[in-house]
Formats: sequence, structure tokens, C-alpha cells
Amino acid sequence: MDVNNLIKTWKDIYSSTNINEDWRYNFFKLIESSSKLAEIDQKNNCIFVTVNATFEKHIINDNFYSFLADSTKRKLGENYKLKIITEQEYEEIKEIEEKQEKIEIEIKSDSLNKRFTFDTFIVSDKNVLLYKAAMAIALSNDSSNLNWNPFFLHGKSGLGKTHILHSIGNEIKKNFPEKRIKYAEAKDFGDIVMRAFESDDINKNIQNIFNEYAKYDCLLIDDVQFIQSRKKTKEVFFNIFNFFINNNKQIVVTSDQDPKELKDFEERFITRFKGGLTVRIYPPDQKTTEEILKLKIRKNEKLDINKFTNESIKWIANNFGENVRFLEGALNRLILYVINSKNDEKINVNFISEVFEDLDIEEKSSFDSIINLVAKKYGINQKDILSKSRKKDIIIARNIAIFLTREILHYSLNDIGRKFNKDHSTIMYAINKIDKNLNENEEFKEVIDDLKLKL
Ligand SMILES: Nc1ncnc2c1ncn2[C@@H]1O[C@H](COP(=O)(O)OP(=O)(O)OP(=O)(O)O)[C@@H](O)[C@H]1O
Repeated sequence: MDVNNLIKTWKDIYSSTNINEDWRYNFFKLIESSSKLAEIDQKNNCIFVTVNATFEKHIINDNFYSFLADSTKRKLGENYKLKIITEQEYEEIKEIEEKQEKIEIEIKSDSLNKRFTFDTFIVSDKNVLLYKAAMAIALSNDSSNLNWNPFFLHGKSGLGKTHILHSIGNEIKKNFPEKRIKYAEAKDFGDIVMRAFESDDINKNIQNIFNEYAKYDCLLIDDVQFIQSRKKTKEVFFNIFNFFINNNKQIVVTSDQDPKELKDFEERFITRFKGGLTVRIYPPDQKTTEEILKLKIRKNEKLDINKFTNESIKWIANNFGENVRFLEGALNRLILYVINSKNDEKINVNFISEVFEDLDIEEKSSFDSIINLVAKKYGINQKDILSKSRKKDIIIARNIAIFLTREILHYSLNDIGRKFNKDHSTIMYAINKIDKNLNENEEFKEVIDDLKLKL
């Protein structure tokens, strides 16, 4: 419900109370100056009215609560409850709800990214074995058949380890829908363990984590190097890892280094990591990079592969090919220029070199332009979007900015987290929230479409 409707509903409620004539003047004065309807919670049949100060809350609750509660029931239905609290209390309630929702999202979701599949991975000659092994693991119904457990994949950043990990998960899901798969970034796993150790009942919560993971048939752990210096996390991980191996459940692990170079993992980890199949992922060669680039161009509705000259493809592959993430970043920047170019303009080397004339400035401006646009739209400060403020309108604007950063710039969840100074699950929560709103609210969808057009 938008702000105007909330204002109107609250006015309808307090105007139709059966309040005594002697009190009416003071009642209206107080209610109109201090209270506002913050939310109609249809799921829990409850409305939240907030006031700024605690004394206002007491005066209203002590003197007028029953009148307002009766009027609320008349207006919204017999089962509706009224809660009059301070704005700060309301924010605290929402924060707790948000945390609970985040845990539920994390537990329920397999976290697989459908975008990453084997058929969108271009295989260079040097990565053929890796690709075949990953595919064989995904197609095998029983991990003991292959004995490649764990499958340990290592290589430099941005070369496709995460892509392969999700591809394995998506392929298993396609062929064996009954299997339960879990993708987790090691760092996030570490955060969950840390929260359990900070809780009141450590043993119970650690056991819960173990039980939750033990339910899965296949576990995909990304960037394991991030937990090598986290003692408690490693202990919990060790138990889960052993459980998977001992029960012939497939586990796949990625890292930016070969197991033997992971110095902060004790020997017992290294021997276990190397107990299955260890494969390195290599950077794409020039030909593969060009193929990856062409695939990404074809998949992007704003780009037309026919407008690209061979030389421009080579130019981009040459300059950004050492890391596929750089290549994707380059394409994102290119899109900004292409949508502003003439329809029939060829994307040749001249065009391209102009686009990449001043790399750093351009990268900054595209993220900044999202923050700037959203701040303007919601009439708030750009600084607020990147702040820790829990004010409702700022949270909405921040969630939209996070969503647009993902949609427009295609940043990974971790990269967005770094930009907004938030953890991975908060970013996932924000994106889910906006996605849900987009599906449920046509008006909201128009607002987002309009913002996208302006970017
Ligand atoms: N061979 C490839 N074919 C198609 N896309 C690729 C290929 N290699 C990488 N990519 C794409 O590059 C991007 C970065 O890849 P990915 O996130 O899998 O890298 P990574 O090795 O896991 O990096 P990091 O260690 O930083 O997590 C992804 O969007 C992925 O789809």
C-alpha cells in the first residue's frame, strides 16, 4: 500500500472513533501531530502505528487505545489488531523479521544460479579434461562409481570455477530431480557457523547446521580458501566433509590455489582434498576468449552480433581476455555506448577504442549513476543509500539500487556486497524482495522499468 493510502486509512480510523466530545479536540491534536500508520500487515492481521516519542506512545495507549482498536476492527475487519509503538521499536521488529526471512531463504534455497550451465561454458583445449570430468560427475548417479570424491577444482579468479560448480548442480538437478543439491560460498558457510558460535545454545545450533547439510546429496563449496584461517568453521566443515565422503555423497570444492598451497589448512584437510580428483582450470586462449565474447554478445538482447567487426571482437578479447570477468565488465560498459549510438552504426575498432578510452572513470560512473538515479527518485541523499540507516524509504531505495546493480552491471553478489558494505545474504535478501514485489505489484514494476530505461 502506498503512503497516501496509508495516510487515508489511518485518518478514516481515527476520525471514526466514538470518542467523548470533551476529549475530541486534544485527541485529534495529538494523533494528527504525532502518529502515522506505518504498515498494514495482512499476513498477521495487524496494523502498526508509529509515534516518535515513548511518552506519546504511553499517552495514546493509556487513554485512547480501546477507541482506536474498535475503530480499526470496524474499518479493516474483526480480527485486525492495532499496535501503537515508537518508530524505533517498529524498526527493531522489522529487523528481526528480516533476519528470520533471510535464514529461511538461505536454508530453503539450493542457491543454484540457473544462468551457469554446461552449454554456456566455452571449453578451451586445455580445459577439456576438466569439463569432461565435471560432466561425468554430474551424470553419475552414484559417486562411488567414479571415485572422484571430492572433485577439487582450482585456478585463478574469474576463469569459470563458480560457473562449473553451478553447472554441475544444475545438470544433476536436470537428470536426477530427486537429488538435493546445495551450493554454498565457503565464506557464507563460515558466517553461519560464526553466528551459531555466538548464539546461546552453541551445541544445538552447530548440530542443526550439520543436520541441515547432511540432508543434501551433493555439496558444492566455492572458494574454500576463505575459511582456511577460521578454526571453528574448519572444524564444522571437516565433519560435514567427512560425512559426505563416507556416505558416498558427492562433494565439489573450488579454490584459487592447488590444495598443497593452501598453507593454513592442516595436513588432514590437504590429504582429504587430494583424495579424489584435483583439476586445474586454465585461462582461455585467444580463440576461446573470442568465442566466449561472441556467446555473451548473442545472449545480450541489447547487442547485435552482426554489428561487430571481427577486428573489434579480437580487440576486446585481446585487451580483456586474461579474466572472463573483465571481459564481462567490458561488455557492460560497451552496452552503455551502444544503446546511445545510431541504429546502423558498426561496432568497429574506432568505436571500441573510444568506449575504453578512460576505463576507470567510466566504471565508476555507471555504478554512481545507479545510486544517483535511485536517490533522486526517492528524494534522498546518495550517501543514505550506502549508509546503515534502517529508515523504511532508505531501505526501499537501497534494495532497488542493489537490484539494479545486479541487473545492469551484472556484478556478483559478493561484489555488490563490497560496494554496499553488506554481507552476501543481505544482498540476496534485497534482490529477492524486489523480485517478489515486481511479480506482485504492477505499479512497482513500472517504476523499476522506468529506472532501467534511464540507466
Ligand atoms: N569458459 C567460459 N565460458 C563462458 N563463460 C565463462 C567462462 N569462464 C568464465 N566465464 C564467465 O566469467 C564469469 C566469472 O566466472 P566465475 O565466477 O565462474 O569465475 P571464478 O573462477 O569462480 O572466479 P572467483 O575465483 O573470483 O570466484 C562468469 O560470469 C562466468 O559465466
